[in-house]
Amino acid sequence: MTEPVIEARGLTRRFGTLTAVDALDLTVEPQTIYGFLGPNGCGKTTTVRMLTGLLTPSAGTVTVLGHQLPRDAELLKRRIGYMTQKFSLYDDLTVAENLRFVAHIYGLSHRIARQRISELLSTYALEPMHNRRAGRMSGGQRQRLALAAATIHAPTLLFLDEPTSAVDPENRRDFWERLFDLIDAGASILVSTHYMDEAERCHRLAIMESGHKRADGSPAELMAAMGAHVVEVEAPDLRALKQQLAALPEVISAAQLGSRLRVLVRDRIDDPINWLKAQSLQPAPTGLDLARPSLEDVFVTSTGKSARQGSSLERPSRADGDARADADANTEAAGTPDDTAQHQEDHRR
Ligand SMILES: Nc1ncnc2c1ncn2[C@@H]1O[C@H](COP(=O)(O)OP(=O)(O)OP(=O)(O)O)[C@@H](O)[C@H]1O
Repeated sequence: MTEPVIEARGLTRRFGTLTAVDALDLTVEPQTIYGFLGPNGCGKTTTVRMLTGLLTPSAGTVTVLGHQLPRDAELLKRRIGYMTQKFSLYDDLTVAENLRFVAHIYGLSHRIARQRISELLSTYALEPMHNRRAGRMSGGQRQRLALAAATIHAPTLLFLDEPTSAVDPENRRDFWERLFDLIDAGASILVSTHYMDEAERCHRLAIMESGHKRADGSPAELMAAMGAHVVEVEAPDLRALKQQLAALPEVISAAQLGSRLRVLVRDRIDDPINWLKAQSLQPAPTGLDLARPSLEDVFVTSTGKSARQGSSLERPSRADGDARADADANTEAAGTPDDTAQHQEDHRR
């Protein structure tokens, strides 16, 4: 069996009294994209910095590409690529100059550097602008240049920290196509994000909250093991209905989506439609339909109050619900953590 490219056990980082990452277990298999999903401050960057050897853990063990960290951090550096949250190239240098500079840092010979730069300019559609200063490029172009730079030394493992926070959905989609090209070519990728649509594209993902891993699995597994039914409710006065629903202990969240409420009902209720009908809601719903879970629903059920009441999502999940989740491959309408924060806020009200 092939060894995991990343294996972390009990990975912990404290900053004074704050535990930014708490006893994290993580396994990333080769040629997969592993997502790290969570809101600002949940510990994504701290984890990535420990996994790249840039930050020493307070506790725990980490092996990356067979190198034990932090001991072998220097050896690891040339085998990984790291694209940080901020655009880390030089605005005053041209596209080609930036790539030459990075090639030099990685110690590539002139011949290899020339060859790689020419390949990367073509792969990332940067040829027509190779003489343009990076500071004058669009968000999507800069992102492509940053990816080209992070892969100039053909790393086996790539770390991407919120790589598309500054690009529009079309460029984000294009960027992800390129990530799958890298996977096809043999690379493995760990990507941190707070976008649900990005997380849904990952082979496997962890949902993080306040330094803790709340869930781990493929998007389909997580959706199948969610522990809640999703019911879409139509009614004349959704705001009034929402408050009544949120007060029921069996309701995890009720969030308005246009002219419907998306209601998460704990799966200890066998028949959520009839159960909702029996709640004497005012006004009475005019429509009640079961819906497929989305990753955002998983996020809501595995974080916040719901998680503290016990989530099953950290355990390997059943395969029997895969069909239910697999059928929902459309990620374009997925929300952001701002939306999920709204979900949770909705629930508290
Ligand atoms: N060097 C540091 N010194 C003190 N506290 C830190 C340091 N680095 C991170 N933290 C704290 O650790 C917590 C986790 O931060 P981290 O940057 O890992 O989160 P994140 O999930 O990457 O957030 P974001 O999406 O905003 O980048 C935060 O509370 C942050 O303030």
